[in-house]
Amino acid sequence: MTQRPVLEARNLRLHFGGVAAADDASLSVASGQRVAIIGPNGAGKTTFINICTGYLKPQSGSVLFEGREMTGLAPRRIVRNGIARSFQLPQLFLDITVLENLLVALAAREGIWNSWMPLERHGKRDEMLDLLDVIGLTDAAHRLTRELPEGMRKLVDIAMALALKPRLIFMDEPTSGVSTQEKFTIMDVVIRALEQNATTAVFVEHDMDVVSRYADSVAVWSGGRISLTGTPAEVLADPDVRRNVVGA
Ligand SMILES: Nc1ncnc2c1ncn2[C@@H]1O[C@H](COP(=O)(O)OP(=O)(O)OP(=O)(O)O)[C@@H](O)[C@H]1O
Repeated sequence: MTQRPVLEARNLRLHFGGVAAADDASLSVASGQRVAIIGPNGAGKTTFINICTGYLKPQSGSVLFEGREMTGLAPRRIVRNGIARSFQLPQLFLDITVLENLLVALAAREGIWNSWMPLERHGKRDEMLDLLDVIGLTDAAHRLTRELPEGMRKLVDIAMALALKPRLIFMDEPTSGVSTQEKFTIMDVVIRALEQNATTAVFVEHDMDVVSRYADSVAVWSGGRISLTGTPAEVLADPDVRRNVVGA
């Protein structure tokens, strides 16, 4: 029996004036897969994530998660359904600690909007400290987020998404803005966390070494839609991809 995909994005369309940010974009993702989205600047990669996570509404098309319709739902409702995301530019509260950022994320998951303090008192703190341990940020737990270097902020942003216990996570350029060595460090701990919870992942990535090392499959974006899919080896051997994406 064929397993139903976790994510089915079908024929998504979103034009901004004459710009086709999504133009009949479709993608299916199987459970447990790690799918990399690659493509030149402006191809529509972030738009795709924004549509799937409720930050943008498509003009047509649909997003199904585990067979349920997500199209047009508000971001917080999509989170409650089991989809989380991280951002190209980390969306963190800089003047509180790393642990407190995670508690804020958790407050969102639990629907406690007025304060994260009750979570401190209800054992959630230990849950978040465990998560920080998995992603190697134990020593940073009580540091002010503002003081952290960019690579660690990226990890905190991803940890905030993981705190929501998603079954599917979208990560928009999880390794941008950091050194090559740091990229591997970030991805090693992220993949470990994903594997612990059997979380399916879709991530936008510009570094082809990261794609080759961590993706099960690759979707190439071009002009608001997918132009090619395959394994990293297949896709990165394609002459168009070598010319327009790798060499761009
Ligand atoms: N809210 C918006 N209003 C107008 N145009 C937009 C909006 N969001 C995206 N676009 C345009 O849609 C196109 C796709 O943008 P998008 O950010 O999805 O591309 P991308 O592949 O993620 O690019 P990059 O790799 O540079 O992040 C671009 O031409 C962009 O300028």
